[in-house]
Amino acid sequence: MWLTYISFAAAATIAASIIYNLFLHPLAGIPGPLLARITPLWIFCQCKNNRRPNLDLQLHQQYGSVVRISPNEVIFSNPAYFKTVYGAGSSRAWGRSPFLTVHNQFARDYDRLNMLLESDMDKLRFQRRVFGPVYSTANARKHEELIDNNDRRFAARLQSLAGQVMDFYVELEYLGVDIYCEMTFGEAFGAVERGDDGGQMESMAKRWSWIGYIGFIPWLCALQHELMKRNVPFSQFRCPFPVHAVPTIEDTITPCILDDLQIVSKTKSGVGRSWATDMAMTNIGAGIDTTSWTLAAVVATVGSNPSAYEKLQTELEDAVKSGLIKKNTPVPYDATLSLPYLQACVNEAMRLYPNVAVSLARIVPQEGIVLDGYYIPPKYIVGMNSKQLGLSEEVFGADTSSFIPERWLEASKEQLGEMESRNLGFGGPSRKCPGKNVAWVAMAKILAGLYLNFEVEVLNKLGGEEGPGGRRWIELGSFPTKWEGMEVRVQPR
Ligand code: HEM
Repeated sequence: MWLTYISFAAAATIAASIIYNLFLHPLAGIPGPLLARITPLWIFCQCKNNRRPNLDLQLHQQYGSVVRISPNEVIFSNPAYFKTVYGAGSSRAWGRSPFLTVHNQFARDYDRLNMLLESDMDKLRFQRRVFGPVYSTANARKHEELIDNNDRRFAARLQSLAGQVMDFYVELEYLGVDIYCEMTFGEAFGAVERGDDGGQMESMAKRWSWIGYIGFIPWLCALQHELMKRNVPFSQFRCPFPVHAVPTIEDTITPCILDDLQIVSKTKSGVGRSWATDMAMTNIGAGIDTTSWTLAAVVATVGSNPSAYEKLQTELEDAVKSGLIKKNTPVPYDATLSLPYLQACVNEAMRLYPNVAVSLARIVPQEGIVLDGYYIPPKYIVGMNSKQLGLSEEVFGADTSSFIPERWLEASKEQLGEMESRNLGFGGPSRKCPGKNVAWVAMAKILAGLYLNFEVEVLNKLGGEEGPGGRRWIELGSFPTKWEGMEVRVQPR
């Protein structure tokens, strides 16, 4: 009998929630897939099945510029609202959605730091201010030698694999692991030399994938965190470089970013006890995937555009002739600043293939917002997908679905300013990625060395047939995007 009452009550609650979400909810008038308007389980399942990378683009094509992807969340595609939601100074009003902040297990512990997930804006601003200089271009250049070591190891590995078909994304992940490990802790992990990262990237991918869907149901995530505290193994994530192995300033042999972070900790008042090591772990968690992917995006786009490939090589050959750079020698970062076509290729690849190709979701502040005629009240979630923004002709000019590095070189000063400021590749101005400079220094050096010393041939097409190595190149992901099966062959030049 009780079971019947309970079943009836449950059915009535579900029916009432469906009716409310479809007809009475403040976002009821916004188009979107039927199930998405009823329950967050729809977007949860899309992401759980790794379908996020192109989902938002398809939804905008089908439903228009404002789409309801979950009962309380919409995505928008009109860049006119970019400055309001992401502009400099908007971070205090437009908080990050619980999709990310719910993962912050350190939220109530001042001594711990997780900048990516932080929702306390005063703490975030202080963290960013004190550690900002460590992540400046000048400081990254101070550690250039650590990138050079990896450039040499990578070149040696490519020499040894010359003529063979490689899953190049995997090779770039090994490289990412070593670069960030050496820059952060002063010692490479050894993934490039071994051709094996001991499953670290796979485990990190699982963790990111989990974050990318569980965050849509924050209470479920909070419950998981509670249970994980009691050692219930809900995710298979293993910290790639266990914190107990993090060296202290006294025992690091090579000066590295951890030393810089420790110096800040010891010299600035107000810095939490574990901030330096927590920030060092952020280099690993937030830097490897994103940088490896962006390197792969450049190789993919340049490799499928013969004219861009030729121009890039001509630029590098001219730089050799003028004495700016030397073959088989790591390219100094300063020299990459005189390689405008290379820099344009990175910008253009990031426009078409940003790694974080999801809506960067924000909570609507007190005043609400009107998006293309739809009023979104306070506390609901809105966001824009950087891949969608990259297609905006208003911001990036004509033919945005094609890879045209020249758009970054031929734009007027004013247009270039717009392209750089209305851009989500490294996040919006209000919460810009602090690792951008470090990542850029590493990427520019690695790419210059790669195209200077090797012919790089991309052998299959994303979403197309199997390559000669028998792999299909597919794209998947729920938060950072991943590629599998990108086949490349290199030959020394
Ligand atoms: C090519 C490499 C990278 C890409 C494409 C990238 C991309 C991004 C993006 C899109 C965001 C904005 C997320 C949002 O607003 O919701 C972001 C934020 C962030 N990134 Fe990166 N990132 C890269 C490298 C790094 C590195 C090396 C670090 C190491 C410190 C890092 C740490 C962070 C942190 C802590 C945030 C949060 C900042 C805040 O909320 O104030 N990233 N990144």
